[in-house]
Amino acid sequence: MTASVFIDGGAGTTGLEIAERLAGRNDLRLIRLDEARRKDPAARREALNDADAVILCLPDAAAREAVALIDNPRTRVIDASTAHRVADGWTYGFPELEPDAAERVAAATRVSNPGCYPTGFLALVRPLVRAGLLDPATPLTVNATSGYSGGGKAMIAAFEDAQAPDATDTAFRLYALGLGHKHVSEMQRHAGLDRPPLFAPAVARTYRGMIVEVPLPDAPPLAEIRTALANAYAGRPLVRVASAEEADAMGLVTIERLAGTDALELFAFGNHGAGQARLVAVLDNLGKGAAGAAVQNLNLMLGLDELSGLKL
Ligand SMILES: NC(=O)C1=CN([C@@H]2O[C@H](COP(=O)(O)OP(=O)(O)OC[C@H]3O[C@@H](n4cnc5c(N)ncnc54)[C@H](OP(=O)(O)O)[C@@H]3O)[C@@H](O)[C@H]2O)C=CC1
Ligand SMILES: CC(=O)N[C@@H](CCC(=O)OP(=O)(O)O)C(=O)O
Repeated sequence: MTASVFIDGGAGTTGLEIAERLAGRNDLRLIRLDEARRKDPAARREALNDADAVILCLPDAAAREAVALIDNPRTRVIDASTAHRVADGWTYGFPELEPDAAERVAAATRVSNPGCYPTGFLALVRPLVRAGLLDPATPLTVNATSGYSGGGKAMIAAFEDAQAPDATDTAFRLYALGLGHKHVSEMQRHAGLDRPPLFAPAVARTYRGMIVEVPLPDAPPLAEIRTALANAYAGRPLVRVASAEEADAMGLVTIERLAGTDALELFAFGNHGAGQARLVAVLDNLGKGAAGAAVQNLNLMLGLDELSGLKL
């Protein structure tokens, strides 16, 4: 039987990216609302309850409202917003993060898609905590840069439209200077850390792409970090861990490296013997950071090929 899927918020940045990945698939049928009805609660209620699976690509408050509109036990939900990432009763939708995570996603009815920055941070840090290489009490810093599509339609307009209310011509800017970014609790919880990491995000004048860096001034041996990461993601095609030879030979990492893909690349850089390391994750904020992850979770939940529609 062909499963029906409704994307609530389908006219937004993430929603359109998901629809693009689902286009042409004959194992799924998309339920669509026209422009006049896409924000109408009655029309949304009907679509949310008709669908076998819904993907919420909405601001947090609207995502909570959408969940409340579902009044049948059958519809399965993937929420791309921040609303449910540390909420009881929700499964964290990062199939590669723990050995049993893909099975848990496949069995869940409520799945919360990870944030784009947490995807990079957790992919680097969680295997090291699990392997005992990183003490959960270690104070960590996360330096990260996103393409401006990470801020959705409003930020895209700010960077592309000189007439937009908050138009900017900057090349690069820091934000979340009060250290209260909404992704911090998610990073701490799913990495298994005793204290919140210090998160220092930035936006660059490029549409899509992301670099997440965790510097370790007092690091375990580089070889042990690389082995722990390689072991954690063995057999997981969307997450690639650079070999020692590849990482040691690299002189630059660019934000565009994985733009337009749904993959995630992990590097441990450092100076052998210095006792320091730079852990680096590269992804597309709209790929493995949002739409790619949502489609991967959808595939798992519907028992379909996990990689269907995804761009490696
Ligand atoms: N952009 C990214 O890289 C990432 C985004 N996310 C998350 O995904 C979610 C969507 O983000 P993004 O696509 O960037 O945001 P956008 O602002 O681009 O899109 C949001 C869409 O939701 C629509 N919307 C708002 N309120 C309602 C409502 N009550 N009913 C129906 N539709 C509504 C908006 O309508 P209108 O078009 O009229 O404004 C818009 O089309 C957010 O929670 C975001 O945090 C997660 C990871 C990465
Ligand atoms: C560049 C930019 O502004 N990015 C957004 C995060 C985008 C994202 O990942 O949204 P979620 O919170 O749903 O994960 C921000 O920092 O708020």
